[in-house]
Formats: sequence, C-alpha cells, structure tokens
Amino acid sequence: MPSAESGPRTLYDKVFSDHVVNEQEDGTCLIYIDRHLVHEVTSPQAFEGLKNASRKVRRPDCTLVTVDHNIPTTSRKNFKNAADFIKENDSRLQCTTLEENVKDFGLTYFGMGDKRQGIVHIIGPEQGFTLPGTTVVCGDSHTSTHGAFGALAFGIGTSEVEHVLATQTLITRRSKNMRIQVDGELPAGVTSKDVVLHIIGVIGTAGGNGAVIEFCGSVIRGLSMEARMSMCNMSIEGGARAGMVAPDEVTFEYLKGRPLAPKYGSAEWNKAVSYWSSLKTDEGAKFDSEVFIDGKDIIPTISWGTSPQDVVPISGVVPGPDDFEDENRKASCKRALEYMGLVPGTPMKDVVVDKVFIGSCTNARIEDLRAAAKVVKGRKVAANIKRAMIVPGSGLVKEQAESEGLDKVFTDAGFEWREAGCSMCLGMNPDILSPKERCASTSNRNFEGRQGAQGRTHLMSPAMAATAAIVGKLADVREHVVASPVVRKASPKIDVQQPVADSPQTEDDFDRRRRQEHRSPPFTTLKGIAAPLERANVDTDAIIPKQFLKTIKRTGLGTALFYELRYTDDKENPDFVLNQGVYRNSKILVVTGPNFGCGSSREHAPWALLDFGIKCIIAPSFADIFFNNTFKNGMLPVVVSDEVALQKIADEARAGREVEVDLINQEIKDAQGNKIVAFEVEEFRKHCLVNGLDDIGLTLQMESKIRTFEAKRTLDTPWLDGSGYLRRDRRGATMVEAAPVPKTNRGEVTNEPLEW
Ligand SMILES: CC(C)[C@H](C(=O)O)[C@@H](O)C(=O)O
Ligand code: SF4
Repeated sequence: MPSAESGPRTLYDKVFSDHVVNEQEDGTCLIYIDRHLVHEVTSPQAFEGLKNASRKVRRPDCTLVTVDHNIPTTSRKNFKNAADFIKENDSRLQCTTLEENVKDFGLTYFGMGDKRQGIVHIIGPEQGFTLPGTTVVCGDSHTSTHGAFGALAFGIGTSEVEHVLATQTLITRRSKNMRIQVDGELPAGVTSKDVVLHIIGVIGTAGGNGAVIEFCGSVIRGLSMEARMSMCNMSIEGGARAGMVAPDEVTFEYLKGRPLAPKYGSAEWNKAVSYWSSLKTDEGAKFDSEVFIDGKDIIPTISWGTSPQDVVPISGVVPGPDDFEDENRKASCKRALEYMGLVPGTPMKDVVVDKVFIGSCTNARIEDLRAAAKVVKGRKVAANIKRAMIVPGSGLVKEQAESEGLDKVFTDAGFEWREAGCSMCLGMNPDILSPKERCASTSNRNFEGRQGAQGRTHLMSPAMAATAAIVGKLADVREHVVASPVVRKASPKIDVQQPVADSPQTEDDFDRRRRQEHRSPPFTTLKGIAAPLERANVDTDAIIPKQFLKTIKRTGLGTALFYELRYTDDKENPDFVLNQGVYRNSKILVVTGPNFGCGSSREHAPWALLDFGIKCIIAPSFADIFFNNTFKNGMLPVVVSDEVALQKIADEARAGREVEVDLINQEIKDAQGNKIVAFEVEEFRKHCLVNGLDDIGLTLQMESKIRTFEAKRTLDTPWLDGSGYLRRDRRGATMVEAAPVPKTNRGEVTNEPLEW
C-alpha cells in the first residue's frame, strides 16, 4: 500500500516525495532522477533506442559512465585502448559500443585508461556523485548500494535506462516501508557482510519484495560508510529493490573533499548538510513490516547453497531437506546439495575450497582489502588453493591499497593482485570457475553457474574469505586471527576538477522527441500452451546466464532461455519442460513457486522469454525489477497468489491444454473459456499494454512539468546540477552540455587527448 503522505514520514517517504514530478490517480508517479550511472552491459540497446528516435541524453551533467563487467582484470601496464586490449569478441564489442555511445552523446566516461574506472557502485560514492537525498539509478540491481548515503537508489532495466537517458525521470509507484533494526554490539570477527547475510537468512530472498528497507539501530550507526554500502548492496538479495541508511556525521565525513560533493566549508556544503540532516524517519512513522535483530546473536556467516538465503553460521553444519518445513524449500535444498556437492550434516569447517575471490561491488572497497590483508599478513595461501584473487573495486582503491603496502601483503602470501572490475563475481570476463570448483567469495550471489558453469560459490566476508585462503577450507576467522579493535581509517579521496566543453541543444529537438510512439504490439488477450515450471526463486541468472548478456541487441535470445537447465553439454535435456512436445510452442509460463525473476536487473531475461514465444508469466509472486521489465516489453506478468487457483492453472498446463489470459477483463480462463481466476493489474500499465504505448513518448508530453521541477531543484539543491568535472553551462531551464572527461594518465591528472 502507498505510504501516508501526511503525518510522520519515513526516510524513504521523504526522499520519494521530494522527487515526484507528477502523480496519477492510480498511484503511478513520474519521479525525477538525480544521478544516473551507466555501464556497458545494460546500455547498448538503450542508446540504440535513443538514436532510432533521434533523442538526446537530457542530463549529461547527471550521468556518469564506466566499463566494469566485461573487462579483463589483467595488468594494464601496456594498455592503449579497449579495442586492442579486450580479446574476447563480444566483450570487446560491448565495451567499444559503449565508447562510441559516450562519444556520440557527449557523456563523462571513465574508461580503462582512467584510474577512476571501477565497478559502477564503487565509483559513484568514491567520486561524491552519490549524495544523500538523491535518487540514483543504474541498469544494475546492486544500485541499492548507494542507499547507504540516504539516497533512494535502485536498479532498473534497459528500457528504463533509455527512459532516464531521454527524460531524466522514471515511471514508478510508491514502495512499502520495511525497517530492519540491528541493535546491541557485534562480536569480534563479525562484519557488516555477516550482518547482511544473517538478515537475508532471516527474511529470505523474497522478504523485502515490494519494499524499501531502512537499516537502523546502534549496530548500523556504528558502521563505516563502506560497511553500510556492503549492507545496502545486498538489500536486493533480500528482495528489496532499495536499502537505505539515514545520513549522519559518518556520511558527511565520508563526503568531505569528494570531487563531486559540494565543496567542504562552502555555503553550499552547509546548506546541503542542513538538508541532509533532515533526512531521517520521523518519530511515530509507520512501517509496513519490521524486523529486530540483536547484534550479539550474529556469528560469522556463510552460504552453503545456491540462493543467498541459504546461510549458516560458520560453526554450523550443512543442512538437509528435513530441516525445512516448506515443500518448496525442501525441494530447493535437495537440488542445491546436489549442485554444491555437499552432504547434510557436514561441518561447514570441513568443506575444502579450490579458489578464493575477494572483490565485487559488495566487498572491494579499501576497508575490505584492509580486513583481508590483516588476516593474510605474514601467512601463505594453502597449497590446495588453485587460485586466490584480489580484485580492487576501482583504480583509486587499488592505488590507495598500494600506497598502504597491501598489494605486497597479498602477493607475498600468494594472492594475485588484479585490476579493477566485476571479475569473478559473475565471470563475464575470463575470470571464472571451472565446473565443480568451489570458491570462497566475497560477492553477493551464489546462484547456479554464477561464477562459471557448474561452479560452486560460498558467500562470506573478506576476512572470512582470506581465512579460507590461508586454511584451504571454509574457516572461522575468529579462530585464526587475534581480535583487535577496528581502527577506522579514512577512505581515499581525490579532488579532480576537469575542464568541460559546450554543445547546444535546441527546442526543436524537444518537439521531435515529443512524439508518442507505439513500440510493442498491443496485448489484449493471449491464448496458448502454458508450460508448467515447478520451482521457487527462479533467478535471472537461471533465466539467462551471463555469457548471453554480451549482445548489443534485444533479439535472438530465445535459444539462450534457461540455457543451463535446457541443455547439458550443449545437448537438449529431455527432462526440461520447454524441450518437451507441445511445450516447445508455449506462449505462457506457469510458475508454481514464489519470487520468479529474482536477482539481476538484466532485461535480457524478458527478452529471452519473448524471443522464445512466451509473452505472459503467471506466478504467485515476482521480483520487482523483473516484473517491471516485462511490462516494458509488451509482456504481462500475472500474480496469482491463491494457491488453489494457481494449481488449477498449473493442472491445465500439465495436461498440455491451452490457457487464455484475458487482459481486458482481467481473467484467466481454461481452453473452453471458463474463468479460473480474476487478476489485478495496475491501470496505467494495462493502458500501456493494451495500446502498445511507448512510455518515453508519454513522459515527454510532461515536458513542462519536468522543466518546472528542474528549475525548483536548481534553487533548492543547486549542488545537484552537474558540479566539478560534470559542470555544464545551462541554457534556459534545461540542461545540457556534453563533454567527455579528458583521460587521466593512470595516476596523474593531465590534459592529454581524450581516450578515444
Ligand atoms: C549485468 C547486470 C544486469 C547484473 C545486475 O543487474 O545485477 C549484474 O551486475 C549482476 O550482478 O548480475
Ligand atoms: S554484483 Fe558483481 S557483476 Fe553485478 S555489479 Fe556488482 S560486481 Fe558487478
């Protein structure tokens, strides 16, 4: 339900309300986006859409672009350009396409030759691009990371990336408010990663669906910004699109001197701090759900299975199906044990590890590397560990770590010291696990095949991963390192001011863009074979694995749909439903377990379903980003939470009979036209589907409202109009200039020619 707009408000309510450009009667809101981060995987189709419609990027001064997912993490000593450096064809194409797009649209870009390059969720905060009270989006589910600053930050799909690029706004609705309070004190050896893994174990991967989580309590207040980012980062693993922490002195301290934050001590800084200080939940504000956790109950926590909710304390044992009451969980446990090659009852500390990965947007910040180095110092990686990698989150993190001598600590112990990128977090680059290899990983997802086909991932904190590297097995950091008080050191800050250039944009451009387009074929009624899928928590990595995300097109992904389930050694698996008889022509998917489409924001998941021929998915519940992404592609996700009705539909599907989804009357019927169940759909979404409308076209009709909002924003929060190297000369009430940032010479800021 929408949150109350009057009376005491939550932090989320405040930030959301401050960004509403327009609200419709059915609760559909157009919100302004302050900060847009872009990377190579989820943007090519968005830029292509802009080009096809002759649209420009509305606010280059609020947009920051980098490459992170595909790039190799090998030494860049001889780096000249991405085209020569990246060997794998599809990865190279995706990166060079991004470089062309930033050039064509005049965006600020941190390429591989720039020491500010890094994982998109590490560089935003590092540069002060992420600020309290802002709305931050990126075509990436871990955008939730930025909520650590009291920003409303969430992942979006590629169609929404295009929408934001074109309009600097997004169509959305109010989320529910969820509060997770962690009080007391954390025992020695327990870190924010343990806290968040513990929380996901408690609430489950669908626990936060439809909600924004506010993390609070004395434990959260005591965490550094890095630690808060690790927690908000994994809100998405708890099903929430966003996590937030109210900004406080720790936040302000972190922001001082960041290149894109207001200048410390200036009138603007003081104004900003006074606004930021108001961003807290009012006494008496209502939350839709609340969870209380006592910090002292948390033990270093690791995952044992193939979902982030499959966690146990390191002192525990591998669970078995009998440990769960829910039938879905019993079935998932059985499958996960088989996949992970584990036997119930085995002590976690007996599990032998092959590889160690310390990196990712969850845990590749300077504090993470310091924590790992503290464990490693003076020790050696165990003989059975085939590979132990440290992948800093950005060039600046790497530089800082090197200045502290951490690289030496790691390399002396036998770790590889790599260049910044996503790396083995999802293995879109060459850093992957071989089949059946077991990895102690500081990343955030342990889905099947996530780090490499048939690879086995155990999630944990940097200190725990470092301990596993030294011991050769999963191990308890508390038994291997003498606890000492955590000393909070400053994070690296670099004040880099860059020159910019101008390029005009005219009123005519707006008129051209104001066209309302019809992009998807209208959806009214769909009748066809429905395939039954009897699974819970189907993640988007399972719907389409990472190797297929390297395309720069939306089409042709049907063969990749459910790839790991549909094929074994590249041959069709006859047991998988879509390989059987009539189901090869399915138009509808009936999923019997909850939380379909959890995990990543990849719009490739609906694209693959659509390309296969599936236009409608029926399930008891969906993950938020996937749910959104389907609508943007003229597809219909239908929630049927009534178990009896869902089973009736599944029975039709199991019998190979057709099912009819009648959107006009909002009913699901059997092949004879008998109603099985009615369903709900938001009015605005239905309108767009039935009429095949392009919502960018619709939003552009709100131009005057967007301009009015921007003018007010400039008065109230002037620091949000591209500052520092993002500064643009503004023309009238709108944007815009387009100036790429000159290359920095990996360490030295120069006025050298542009990277391209
Ligand atoms: C590639 C991108 C869409 C994806 C995400 O949204 O999370 C990736 O970052 C991931 O972690 O799976
Ligand atoms: S989760 Fe992994 S792949 Fe996704 S953005 Fe973070 S580091 Fe990159």
